[in-house]
Amino acid sequence: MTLEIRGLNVSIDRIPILREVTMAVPAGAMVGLIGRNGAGKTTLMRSIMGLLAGDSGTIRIDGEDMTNVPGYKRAALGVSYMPEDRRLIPELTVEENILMPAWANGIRDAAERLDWIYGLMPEVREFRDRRALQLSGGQQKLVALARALMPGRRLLLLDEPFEGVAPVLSRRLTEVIAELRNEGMSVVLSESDDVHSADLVDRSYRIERGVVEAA
Ligand SMILES: Nc1ncnc2c1ncn2[C@@H]1O[C@H](COP(=O)(O)OP(=O)(O)OP(=O)(O)O)[C@@H](O)[C@H]1O
Repeated sequence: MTLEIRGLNVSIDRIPILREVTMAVPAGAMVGLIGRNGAGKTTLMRSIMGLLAGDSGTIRIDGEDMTNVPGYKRAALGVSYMPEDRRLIPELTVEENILMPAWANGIRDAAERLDWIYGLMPEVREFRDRRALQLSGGQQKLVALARALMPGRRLLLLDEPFEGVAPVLSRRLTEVIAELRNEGMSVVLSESDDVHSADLVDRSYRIERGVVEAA
């Protein structure tokens, strides 16, 4: 899946946050989005997901203009977002959390998809019956990634996946994300610096005060 953003301007409460953002994600590519806290990474990902409307500019997915297409329709196309805060439902089990987007989006082959996800992350299968609140922060990140992979078959937006993750688990997370490339998925991955993403990405962009430049 390709993603093409041109001249995107996004404001929140009339304050301009993203300015003339232009970037491209070729099919099957892994693209880094590097910027400090508050630079606009989350705002850009939410805009790509259709959770925030832009003032002007276009967002094309597979060449089709998605600028005014609502978020749930983008999700149905296989676009998915892993928020920085994990937002798991603490009382539900790991497996129930992963299946949430399948229920919400009426995904029919959820069982096969779940198997594929467990194949990618066998450790998640191991703790699938535990409640989310019983997991460590790093394990929760893995589950959040697993959940994003349920609807996200074609384009995956990972918002600071390594943030606050201990070294051992971040190495594991790196392996899993690298695996996604073999699956032909297009991925946008944000980080505050390029410590973890440097070895993963095909290209990267820097974002500073809402302005994006190719790095
Ligand atoms: N709901 C909101 N209301 C007002 N301002 C907001 C809102 N959301 C984001 N902003 C502002 O937009 C700018 C970009 O925020 P954003 O969360 O996109 O940055 P970020 O690069 O993802 O950083 P972080 O890693 O801290 O989340 C910041 O200046 C922030 O204060």
